[in-house]
Amino acid sequence: MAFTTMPFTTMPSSLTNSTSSPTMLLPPISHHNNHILPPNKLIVNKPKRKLLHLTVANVASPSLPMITPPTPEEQRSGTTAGRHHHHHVAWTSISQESWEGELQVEGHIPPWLNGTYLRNGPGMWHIGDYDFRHLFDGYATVVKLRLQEGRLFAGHRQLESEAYRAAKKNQKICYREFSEVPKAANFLAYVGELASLFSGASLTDNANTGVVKLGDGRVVCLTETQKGSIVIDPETLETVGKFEYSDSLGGLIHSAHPVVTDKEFVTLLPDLVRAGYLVVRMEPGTNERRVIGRVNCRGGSSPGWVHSFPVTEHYVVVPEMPLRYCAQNLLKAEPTPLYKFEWHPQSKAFMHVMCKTSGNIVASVEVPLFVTFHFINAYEEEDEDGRVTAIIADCCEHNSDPTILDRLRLQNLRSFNGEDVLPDARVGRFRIPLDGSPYGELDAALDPNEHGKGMDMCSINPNNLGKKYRYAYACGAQRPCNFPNTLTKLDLELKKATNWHEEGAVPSEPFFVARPGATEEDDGVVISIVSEKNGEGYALLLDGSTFEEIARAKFPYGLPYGLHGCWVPKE
Ligand SMILES: CC1=C[C@H](O/C=C(C)\C=C\C2=C(C)CCCC2(C)C)OC1=O
Ligand SMILES: CC(/C=C/C=O)=C\C=C\O
Ligand SMILES: [Fe+2]
Repeated sequence: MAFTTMPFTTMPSSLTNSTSSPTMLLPPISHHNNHILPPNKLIVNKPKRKLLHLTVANVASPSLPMITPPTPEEQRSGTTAGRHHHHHVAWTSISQESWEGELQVEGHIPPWLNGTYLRNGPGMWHIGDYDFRHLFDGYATVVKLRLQEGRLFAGHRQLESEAYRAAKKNQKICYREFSEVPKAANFLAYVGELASLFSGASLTDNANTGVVKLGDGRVVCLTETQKGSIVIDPETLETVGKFEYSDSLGGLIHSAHPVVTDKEFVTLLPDLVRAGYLVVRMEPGTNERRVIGRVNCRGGSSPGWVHSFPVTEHYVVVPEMPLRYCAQNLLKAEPTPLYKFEWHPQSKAFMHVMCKTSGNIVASVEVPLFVTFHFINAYEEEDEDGRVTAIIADCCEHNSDPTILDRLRLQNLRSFNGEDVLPDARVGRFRIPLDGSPYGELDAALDPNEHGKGMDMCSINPNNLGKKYRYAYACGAQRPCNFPNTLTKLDLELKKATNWHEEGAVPSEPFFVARPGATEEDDGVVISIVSEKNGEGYALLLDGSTFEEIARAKFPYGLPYGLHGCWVPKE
C-alpha cells in the first residue's frame, strides 16, 4: 500500500534557529515537546524567554510551568499585533508554537475513555505587526487531549503548512487566505498573482478547519482548499507532509467537511466552471478519489458554498445554497461583506439526492432559502411498509441570513459590549420527498428558544451517521451574546434542549464520543475546550446522557477558539 505523503523537507530557519531572527513572528520560545512523564517527573516546556502578553499565572498542576506574566510595560505597549490581551482569549493568537504536558483533572474521567481528541482551528491571527481580520484567516493550531486510564495529557502545536512557513519566513501573508490576500508589489506582480490564482498556486494550504482520522489510521487536517490537506502525527502533532490526491480529478476546492468513516471518505468537489458538484469517494489506504456522480446546479451559474453536506445510509445529499462562490470576489484584493461568496436569493435553493452506489440523482427539489455551515445528520424516512418516502436532513441554519459570515470578523468577536448581536439560528430540518414532487420543506426541528436561538458547531453519535437519530450536541446561545456561548444537548424527539453555560466562557464544538458497547444513543461523553473570560481555559467533559459535568482540567493558559475535532481511539 503506497501512501503518497510528500514530506516537508526544509525546516524554516525561524524554527531551526529560533533566536537569530529579529523579525520573528513569535517570541523565540520553545518549539520542542516534552515526553509525557508521570507528573512528579514532568519536564517542563519552560519558555526560554518571557512570553509577551500572557496574563495567566495560574497553572494546571504544581508540576506544570509557571508562565511569566507580562511586565507592566509589555502590558501597556502591546506592541506585537494579535497578542494584546485586552480581548477575550478565544480571539487572541496562541502565544507559543507548541506545548505539551499533563493536566490535573478535577472530577472523574471514565476508565473506558482511552484515546485522543484532536481539535483544529485558526489559532494564530497575526503575522509580524499585521492583524488578520476574519476568524477563518488564522493559521492552524492543533490541540490534543490524550485520555488514558483517567489521566489527561494535553498539548497544542502550530501546523507547518507552506502558508504558515512562508508567512513566518517573509513576515507577510504569502498565500490567499479566507479573506486576506497577499499585497502585490506592483501591477506586474498583480497580474502574475491572478494567473497563479487560476492555477491554485496562490491559494493557501492553511488547513485550519477540521481534522479527520481516515480508515487507514492517517490523520489529516483539512480546509476548503484541496492543497490544504495535511497529514499530522496524532501523538506529537508534528506535520508529516501534504496529503496528495493521486487521482486526476483536479479542481482547487472541496468541502471542508468530508464524511469520513472507517470504510470511506466521501466529499464534494464544486465545479466553478460548469456550475455543479462532483461527488467522490476514497477508500482507506489509497489517495485516489473516484467519482460517484455529478450534480448540475439548477439555480445559478456558480455553485452554492458547500462547507459541509450530509449522507444517509444509501444517499449523498448535495445542498445548493443561494450563497454562491463568486469568481469576481475571489479576485478582489479587499474582502467584500460576503468574502468569496455572493447571496443570490433569486437563484433559489435546492437539495439534490444522489444514490451512493449508482450515482443516479433520485431527487432534486427546490427548498426555502437557507444558510448553513454545518449539516448535523440525515436519514431515510420510511413508511409502515419500510419504503423510503423522503430524506430528512438537519442543519444549523442561520435563518437564511448570510450576514453571519461577517459577524465572524475578529473585530466583531473582540468587541462584545453586552449588546445582543448574534443573529438567530435554528436546527433547520429539510424534508426531501422521493416521490418526484418538485418542492422540499424546511422547518425548525425544535423551538429555537430551547437553545437561545443560537446554533452551530454540532456533533452526533457517529454510530448514528446517516440513520434515524434522536440526539445532537451543539453550541447554542445564552443572550445577550455575540457568539454561541453554551453547549446544548438537543433531544429531537422530545424537542427539548439541555444547556450548559458559564458566564463569559466560549466553549468550542461539543464532540460526542460513544462508550464502547453502549446501546443507548447518548451513552458516552461530550468533550469541549473552553476559553474563559479571565484568559484561562480548560478541557471539559460532560456526560452525554445527563449533560452534567464529569471532569474538567485547566490548561496552563487559555487557548484560542477552535473549530472541529475527531477522536482517535487507542488501538
Ligand atoms: C473555518 C473555515 C475556513 C475556511 O476557509 C478557508 C479558506 C482558505 C477558504 C477559501 C475559499 C473559499 C471559502 C471559497 C472559494 C475559494 C477559496 C479561496 C478556496 O472556511 C471556513 O469555514
Ligand atoms: C463558528 C462558526 C462556523 C464555523 C465554520 O466552520 C459559526 C458560528 C456561528 O454562530
Ligand atoms: Fe466547519
